[in-house]
Amino acid sequence: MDGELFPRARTQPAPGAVHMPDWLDAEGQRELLDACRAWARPPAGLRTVRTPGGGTMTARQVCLGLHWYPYGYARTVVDGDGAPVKPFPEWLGDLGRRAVRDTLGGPAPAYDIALINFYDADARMGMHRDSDEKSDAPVVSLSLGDTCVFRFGNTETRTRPWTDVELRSGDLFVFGGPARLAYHGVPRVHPGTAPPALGLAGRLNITLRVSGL
Ligand SMILES: O=C(O)CCC(=O)C(=O)O
Ligand SMILES: [Fe+2]
Repeated sequence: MDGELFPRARTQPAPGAVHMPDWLDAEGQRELLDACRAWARPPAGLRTVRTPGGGTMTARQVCLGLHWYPYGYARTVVDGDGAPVKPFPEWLGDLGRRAVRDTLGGPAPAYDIALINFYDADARMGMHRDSDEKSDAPVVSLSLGDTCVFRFGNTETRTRPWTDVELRSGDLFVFGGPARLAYHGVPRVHPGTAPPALGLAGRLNITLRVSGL
């Protein structure tokens, strides 16, 4: 990033989990942001997710390919406007495969689901596992806009040990293999830290998954 004395290094917070800083360049970030803006529009656009306990998630969400709701997948927005979920574009699958090739390697996954989360300054995501899929293909996570603290834990409990990783605009995080079902969450977003040229206030996270459904 501008002003950094040394480039941030690639790290492996756990076996099977890789953080690759600055994976998307400025143009790649802008293209992905433009796509997110289109996906966020109704029908089947950005929505507030209600949990079965009566709460709401603070990060708002839009899905592609299959619609995720707590806790399963559907072809329509069953907990929203009822519209068919937007299609998962082929180019996004290509991006996911490139991400896996550049991090973990191994077989090229056939990504068919994206969850796009939008975080304003007060949004968070509690510790959880991505466990509604029937595939052990790696999850690919891309970040745009504001920097956040991404907490990557263990497969056994929501609690420590965990590693806090700073995810900035353009960063890639991939978790597969022994880390595929690790608990993770976003305890904090740092408002006003997005690259000014991107023109996004807040944070977007795009996660790609294979449904196996
Ligand atoms: O926003 C993030 O970085 C994580 C999102 C996430 O864990 C999810 O959508 O399941
Ligand atoms: Fe997740």
